[in-house]
Amino acid sequence: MSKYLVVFVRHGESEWTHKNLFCGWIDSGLTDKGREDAKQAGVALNSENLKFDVAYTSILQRACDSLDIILREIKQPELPVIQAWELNERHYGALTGYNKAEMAAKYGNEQVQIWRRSFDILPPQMEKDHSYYNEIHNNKKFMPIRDKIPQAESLKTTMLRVIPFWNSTILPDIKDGKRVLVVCHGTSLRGIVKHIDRISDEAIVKVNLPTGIPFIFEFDADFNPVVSMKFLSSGDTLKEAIARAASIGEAGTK
Ligand SMILES: O=C(O)[C@H](O)COP(=O)(O)O
Repeated sequence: MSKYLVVFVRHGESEWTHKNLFCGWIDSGLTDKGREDAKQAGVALNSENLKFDVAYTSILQRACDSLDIILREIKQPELPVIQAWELNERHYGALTGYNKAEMAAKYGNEQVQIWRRSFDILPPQMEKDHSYYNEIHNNKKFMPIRDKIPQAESLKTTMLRVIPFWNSTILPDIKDGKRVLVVCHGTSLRGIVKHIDRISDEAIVKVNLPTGIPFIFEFDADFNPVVSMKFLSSGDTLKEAIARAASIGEAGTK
């Protein structure tokens, strides 16, 4: 029987996702579609009458803004919110700012999918002369964690910051019986899902999380998952959203 519940949402479409650029730690805002994605996530939560005691998000704008929109839609704008850098998107290293389809044309689809989805292969590192180095390193939000800004992250190294935060901070809230909402990013969420469901390093390669569609985990008293990744959407809408998240997209837009 279910005793605990947590709901996850990947933020809505960002400006950089729309342009099909590797984004990572660039603090891209939401597009109009991204704001609508977040609103629809709230509508889906309302349809299940889900209310929360606390919400977690990253320190990146696209996740914080998605959470704000969701909280307004579910009429909980005053909900306590914890913003944590540990929930940030993976740092995409030297790939940051490059168009995914153009990189696929140059290096091949297979190589780009290895960079995007492999468990432990790091993208090339972002060095100081990279055109987006200063934008990331001068972002005031990152000042308190300046010495922790990575040069590149794989899913494996992203999990080295996400999972300790999950275990030390989010999980105790869930175990206290709080209803927890987590709004963050494709890779930080894939890390949490991999951890909870003990998905193998090989199988996680195929897991793609759609933007703006809430998904639920329920746990029994011993904290074994009894409901895993139950999406609040179904059929073609869900399939299309997952296919979009998996796709390398086209040069220009995704
Ligand atoms: O950082 C990014 O570019 C996106 O948030 C995730 O992109 P991906 O699906 O290519 O990992």
